[in-house]
Amino acid sequence: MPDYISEQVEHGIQILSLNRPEKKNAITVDMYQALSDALHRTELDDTIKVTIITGIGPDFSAGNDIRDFVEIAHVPEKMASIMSFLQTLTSYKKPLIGCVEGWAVGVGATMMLHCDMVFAARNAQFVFPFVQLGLVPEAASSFLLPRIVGHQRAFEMLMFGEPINAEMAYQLGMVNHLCEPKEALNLAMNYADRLTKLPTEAVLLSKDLLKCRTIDDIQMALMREGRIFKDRLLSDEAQVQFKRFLKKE
Ligand SMILES: CC(C)(COP(=O)(O)OP(=O)(O)OC[C@H]1O[C@@H](n2cnc3c(N)ncnc32)[C@H](O)[C@@H]1OP(=O)(O)O)[C@@H](O)C(=O)NCCC(=O)NCCSC(=O)/C=C1/CC=CC=CO1
Repeated sequence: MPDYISEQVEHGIQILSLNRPEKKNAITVDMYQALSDALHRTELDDTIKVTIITGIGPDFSAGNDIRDFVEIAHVPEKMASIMSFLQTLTSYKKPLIGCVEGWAVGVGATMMLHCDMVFAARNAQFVFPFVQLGLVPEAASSFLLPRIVGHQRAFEMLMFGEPINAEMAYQLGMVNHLCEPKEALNLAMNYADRLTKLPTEAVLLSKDLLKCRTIDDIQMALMREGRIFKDRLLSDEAQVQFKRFLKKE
């Protein structure tokens, strides 16, 4: 596993950590691949009951690596790796817990919409900056976000890309519980531990029952967004924004 993703397993709990704090845990294609591989292995490992996704350092993730975006636009296989990770996330059978401190931007925020429980520190900020970047929503967020927060709130979040603070995210139902900074992983571990002590098959069947009515819609949204997103990466609107970020204008 590349250094930028670290994996620990403790008492039936897998902790997958984005580990690139010097770049705010921005996610590269290799990191998506490592996450996919880890989740696939866990699906086959009966000793692991719950997965936590978190970030090392003060932030969860600044989303997709913007330098990578410039390259992905010209290399279709790279986009395929991202899509493959998102498919894996969508169809993951075991309980998945998201744990957010600081920034959760782009896919760092939309990944949370796939989690079964989300814990956030009071300093967490969720941002969906797709339109501002000349892009469109991804990770089935065009379907999941309005289901969680309602169409009007989702529209505002997706159009303006303004940070949603932890308290607001909690009130809107995007987060289960809030905690003090640096405490999110402890809180997530506490709930993960409680999940490992529940009857395993009942947990898995219950998650499946909760998800089975929407899985087709989620997959369809993912594919539809993916097709448009790929074209948007090459658009002048997006290229200008990527260059602006990379030049720190
Ligand atoms: C608001 C920020 C998250 C944090 O701001 P700040 O605290 O001032 O920190 P910075 O100085 O900006 O960042 C520190 C270093 O990290 C580098 N960095 C930050 N974000 C990224 C990134 N996304 N890609 C690459 N590098 C990044 C930054 O350049 C600094 O490096 P140096 O110290 O070497 O200069 C702020 O950082 C910010 O706004 N970041 C960009 C957020 C963003 O727009 N992300 C993309 C979201 S879109 C997305 O995720 C979409 C998809 C699409 C489809 C499918 C799946 C995936 O994702």
